[in-house]
Amino acid sequence: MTVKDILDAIQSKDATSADFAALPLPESYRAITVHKDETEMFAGLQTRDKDPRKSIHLDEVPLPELGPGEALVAVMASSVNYNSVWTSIFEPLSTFGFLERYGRTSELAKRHDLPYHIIGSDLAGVVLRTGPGVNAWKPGDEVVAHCLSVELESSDGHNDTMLDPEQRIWGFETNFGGLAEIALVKSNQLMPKPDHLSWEEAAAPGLVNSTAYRQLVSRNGAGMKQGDNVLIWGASGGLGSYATQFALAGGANPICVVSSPQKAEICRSMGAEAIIDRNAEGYKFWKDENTQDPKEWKRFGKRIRELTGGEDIDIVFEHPGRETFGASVFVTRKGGTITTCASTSGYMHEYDNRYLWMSLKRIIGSHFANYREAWEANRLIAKGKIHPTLSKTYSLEDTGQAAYDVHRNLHQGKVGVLCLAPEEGLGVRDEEMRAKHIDAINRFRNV
Ligand SMILES: C/C=C/C(=O)SCCNC(=O)CCNC(=O)[C@H](O)C(C)(C)COP(=O)(O)OP(=O)(O)OC[C@H]1O[C@@H](n2cnc3c(N)ncnc32)[C@H](O)[C@@H]1OP(=O)(O)O
Ligand SMILES: NC(=O)C1=CN([C@@H]2O[C@H](COP(=O)(O)OP(=O)(O)OC[C@H]3O[C@@H](n4cnc5c(N)ncnc54)[C@H](OP(=O)(O)O)[C@@H]3O)[C@@H](O)[C@H]2O)C=CC1
Repeated sequence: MTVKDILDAIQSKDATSADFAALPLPESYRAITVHKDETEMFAGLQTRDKDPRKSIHLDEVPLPELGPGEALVAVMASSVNYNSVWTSIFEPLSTFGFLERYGRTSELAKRHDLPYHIIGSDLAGVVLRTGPGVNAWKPGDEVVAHCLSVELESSDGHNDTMLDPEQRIWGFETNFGGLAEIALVKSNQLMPKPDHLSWEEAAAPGLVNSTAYRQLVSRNGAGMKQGDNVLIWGASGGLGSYATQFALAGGANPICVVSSPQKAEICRSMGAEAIIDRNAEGYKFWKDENTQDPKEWKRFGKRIRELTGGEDIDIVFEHPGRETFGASVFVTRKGGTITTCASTSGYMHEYDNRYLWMSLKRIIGSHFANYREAWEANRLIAKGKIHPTLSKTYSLEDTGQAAYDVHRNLHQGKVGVLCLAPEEGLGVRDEEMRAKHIDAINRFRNV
């Protein structure tokens, strides 16, 4: 039995759930990995010079054992997220530490602590097998997976699955991720695949769409409302391309920051009007490595006021971190919110706290999304209210190049990876709905 037989079953229109359940599973499959014995390979290099093409491998790996509450999924397509870039450059720390720590928690979790890490936190595919106790999904179901892995065993409880003490990001803090021909997930990560999208389009939004939804829309994040001025850094990037859509769809006013005329054009094509090209306008928030320049914060704020008719920012959608955080705090209006989920340019932030406390601003930390938020974000995709921002698709063999492009900021929106899918465009079930949204679905492809 090989993965080719699985693909034949997926592509056969007549295959039933019973047919999928009867398919013998292969003993091994191809997966994108990083290797534990290479974690020092970039020692001494600057972050920018660490090249994911050197650390990312395509290996034949054994099929993991299927445990209670879990599912094995044939992955048709996945996507590259920035967390896979972090894993591949072993920053801010090696993810093998996460696997080792997880492995200590239970007999079942020990499987994850291996000398290789199968990465990837998105997938669209077909359920192959479910473990004991799984009733909601069956072999043959077409699914996407969100990347929240929780144990829900903590007796003191919580009302937000992101607060679980054993909360992990699948494919980053656990093994057997989505950049592979087969993935192992907890079955409660699964959600229905949107019918009007191809495999690679369906796989692309997952992680970033859910994260942007919590960070910007959910009451656990900024709780955006109609009319809010929302400053969106990297507005055509992975997170930003969804934040921009949420702002527009929710009646807010996105102020999109980008770094090229091409990216500005993408934001315009999504419907944004207020756009700042940070390169063209030459903002330099740091005079040197240790000194910020408040004059530059003011110049940036003045430009925002020009674009908003004199108003300041209600919500900053932050993720670049050290380089921009001082400016983000400054330009926020009295009582406004800075919501942050990352620190791409450095995690030791510096800002002038007088502008925070005197103007009663709030900083909110946000991370991925709870089950409900991930579901709501996927539902908006399925209803055609929010669209994938896929710009380019790579083969599994070229995942290293895809991660390199994301690391070097050479990409737009999201980049996809074909895993089992032999070509792009497959898996669409609702052509009529697709036709209605085709321009929006293709928006990022045409740049
Ligand atoms: C969905 C996609 C998401 C993304 O893309 S996010 C971007 C990528 N992700 C990242 O960059 C984050 C990667 N993760 C990390 O960098 C680390 O993961 C953290 C910094 C978040 C945590 O660090 P750690 O070393 O894992 O654990 P500690 O919590 O710092 O624990 C160290 C020791 O400190 C103790 N400690 C923790 N809190 C307290 C406290 N409040 N008072 C006293 N001690 C504390 C602990 O117990 C422990 O101790 P003991 O070393 O002895 O075991
Ligand atoms: N906590 C969580 O749950 C999540 C965290 N993340 C993290 O968020 C970060 C961004 O992820 P994602 O959006 O997918 O990545 P992308 O690279 O797709 O997009 C980020 C965009 O941010 C802009 N940017 C990058 N560096 C800077 C800088 N120094 N100053 C200003 N703008 C900058 C760039 O846009 P431009 O050049 O046009 O300005 C870039 O395209 C990563 O660190 C990632 O790990 C991502 C998802 C979930």
